[in-house]
Amino acid sequence: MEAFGPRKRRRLSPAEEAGVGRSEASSDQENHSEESTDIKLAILMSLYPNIKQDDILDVLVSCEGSVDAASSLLASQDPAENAPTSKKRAIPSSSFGIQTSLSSHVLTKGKDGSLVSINEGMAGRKPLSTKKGQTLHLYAPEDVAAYTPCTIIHNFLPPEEANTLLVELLEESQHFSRYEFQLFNRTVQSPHTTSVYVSTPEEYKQQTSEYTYGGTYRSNVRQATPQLRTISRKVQERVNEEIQKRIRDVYPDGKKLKYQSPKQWRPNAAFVNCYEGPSESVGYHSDELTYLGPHPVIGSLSLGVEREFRVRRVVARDDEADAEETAGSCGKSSSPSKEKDQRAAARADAQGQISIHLPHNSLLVMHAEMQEEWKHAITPAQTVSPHPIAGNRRINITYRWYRDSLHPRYIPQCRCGTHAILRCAQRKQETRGRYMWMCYAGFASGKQGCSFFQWAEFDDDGDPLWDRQIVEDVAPILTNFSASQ
Ligand SMILES: O=C(O)CCC(=O)C(=O)O
Ligand SMILES: [Fe+2]
Repeated sequence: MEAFGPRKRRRLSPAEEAGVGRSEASSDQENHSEESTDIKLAILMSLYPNIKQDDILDVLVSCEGSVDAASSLLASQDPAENAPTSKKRAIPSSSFGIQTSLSSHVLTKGKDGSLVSINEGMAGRKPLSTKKGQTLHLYAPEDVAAYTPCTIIHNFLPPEEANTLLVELLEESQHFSRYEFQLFNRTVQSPHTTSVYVSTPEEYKQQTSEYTYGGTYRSNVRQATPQLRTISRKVQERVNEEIQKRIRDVYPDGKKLKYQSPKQWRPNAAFVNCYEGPSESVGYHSDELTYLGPHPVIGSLSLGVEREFRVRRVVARDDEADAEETAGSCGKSSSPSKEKDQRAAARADAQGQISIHLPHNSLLVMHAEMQEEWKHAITPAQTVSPHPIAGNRRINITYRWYRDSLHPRYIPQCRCGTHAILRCAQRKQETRGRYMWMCYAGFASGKQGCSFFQWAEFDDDGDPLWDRQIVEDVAPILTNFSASQ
């Protein structure tokens, strides 16, 4: 595999002119640079065949996904690069340690009233001590709830029901495909297979011609199977219970978050993913908000082989205090770009990452604070323990609630012919937490972007405040899975 060269300088986009910055806008969503962790990993593995995959991944994460920075660090570790004069230099264990589960504490309020790091502690609780470059492995549901924006329910379905669903979806997975996305001017394929499920044939049509994913229309859409729908009722009930628990026990003043919907969560679309073998994965990303709206909740059911779900907080770019403190964890040169890389590495590294183990028949609820403030990934594993039904495959279903008010026909059109997509600014202090509509076509395979940009406005319940009047009854809406049974 070829190595990638440095990216070319390009003209400022309207987003950058608005003070958001393209890297902010583009690095935080699925299908683009974050989801290319696997590609980057593959590149680095081809460059450093003597270094273990896990170690390369850790370096890449500690370098915040920068192939250049990771490569310079790895070069200094590679026995081949240093031979014959130097001995193999192992990657320092202090940088890539493993921590085990700790006792709990919960989310708290920041100075401005917003949610801040759940690991900044509540009275009487110990702060979470994930360290730079380290992975904290969590197994116990109370630890997952305390340290991450998720809750996990083990043995969610009666065993027979979970197995029936697994068998049905393994059969379905023959029809799954890899989606394509654009990375550094080349088209790459997702490192796992997938399909979208909706309730009715009409919705199938809409999904392939109106809804987009990663800036392009989905070709792989299927109608929900009977078992997928039956189970969605249980997922719906449990997710709604967990949302209420989270609001009551964790959120400031026991109130829902600003922009979170106060309505019942009613899933009407599901993404089903299949990961075959240990190396299939999905890179660090936040889920696209376009149809889910701000602060969405996602119910994620895992079946078959157990895999690790990793999460890490998005650290503001201008959190320089943190960065300065920990700079030097990656790269050595003092050239301006290396310094930038060092700071980026320090930021990504500042709090380490958390690994949640997802066994067969576990339901993970990604709560409302997840997509805007955290990123998640299924990282490649060295080995998997075979599952009696699934062999080396893992099936994952993410149940999603596409909001009626965010039907494609309402969404601002960009000049490329499709509609814009919704993103949340994550990194710059001045714009952090603001939503924006922007063109995604530039990141979709074979398309050039038009650089459309517009700030997105929502009411406190996360319904969009459109400039123009919406005629409610002309838009067909997706049917809730339970309602369609
Ligand atoms: O497989 C998983 O558990 C996560 C999948 C995911 O993040 C996604 O489909 O967006
Ligand atoms: Fe995701």
